[in-house]
Amino acid sequence: MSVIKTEHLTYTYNGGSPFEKVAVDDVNLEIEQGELVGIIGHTGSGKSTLIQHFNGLVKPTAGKVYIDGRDIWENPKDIRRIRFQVGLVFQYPEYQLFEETVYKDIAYGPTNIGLSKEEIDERVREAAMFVGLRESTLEKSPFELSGGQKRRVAIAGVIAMRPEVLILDEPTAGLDPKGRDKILGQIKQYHEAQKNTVLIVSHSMEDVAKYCQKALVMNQSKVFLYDTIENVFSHTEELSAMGLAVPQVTRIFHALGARGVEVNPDIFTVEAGREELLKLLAAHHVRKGGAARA
Ligand SMILES: Nc1ncnc2c1ncn2[C@@H]1O[C@H](COP(=O)(O)OP(=O)(O)OP(=O)(O)O)[C@@H](O)[C@H]1O
Repeated sequence: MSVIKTEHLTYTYNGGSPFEKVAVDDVNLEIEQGELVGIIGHTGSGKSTLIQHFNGLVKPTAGKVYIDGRDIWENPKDIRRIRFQVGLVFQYPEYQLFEETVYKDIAYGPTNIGLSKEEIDERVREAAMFVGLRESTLEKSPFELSGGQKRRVAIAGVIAMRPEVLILDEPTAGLDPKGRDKILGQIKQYHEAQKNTVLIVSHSMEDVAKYCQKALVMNQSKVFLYDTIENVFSHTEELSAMGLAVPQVTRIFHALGARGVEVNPDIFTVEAGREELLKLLAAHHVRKGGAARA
């Protein structure tokens, strides 16, 4: 059974006014439990509005959202439960840190739902571990930390609620490449350890290719594609037309294929590209060696 399902999901901002804007338009989607999905699309394509429906933060103008098969708006009293089940990390979540210590910030949610001290402690340490924060960081003030560390504290605060689905809205925005890789690497490890569903909104096709199993492409408020990375990136031209360039390495391998070089054109990461080139060189070497012996 799919963990997230939508039927004709539609959301309109400022309906009935001159500023009316359909931000999510008739979206029908099924996301299976345990997937790691990258959500991509140019600015204003509806990514943030879409994901805010998955934990009931936004109520559809029309259509349905199901979590674990249940229509989340059937009984509005259930919405509180849905917010725990589906954890949402906003853009720049570090602006919401406010406690004196990192420990207290991560403990904020678990404390609010009335868990025991021991349970809170276990969750704080587990969440800190998932985002790669050292024990010694827990007693620091969040304001002493680097931008990347602060962001990881904020993400840990959501992980500490042990959500069944974790959704992150551009978790790497504004970070340098090192900070970006660290965060995405930790999220991937968390996903592998917990085997739960993780959705990451991203502007980077490279990052989605490197870290995710599937990609959901939004275009003009609609889902253009939801498929494996391989299948999504095979639509190179359509993606380029909507301003979404497939990773450079993929373009190089497609161009090599088009020039008759026998390579796998479905290469999405630099690491896979390196492997493929080494294979090509080895094959070339064997052919040359064979020819010399003959
Ligand atoms: N509060 C709002 N009031 C009116 N229109 C809004 C509001 N929030 C978003 N929109 C509009 O809805 C559309 C979708 O916005 P949304 O933020 O969901 O897109 P996005 O793909 O997440 O964009 P970005 O990549 O810039 O975060 C855009 O045209 C946006 O201008």
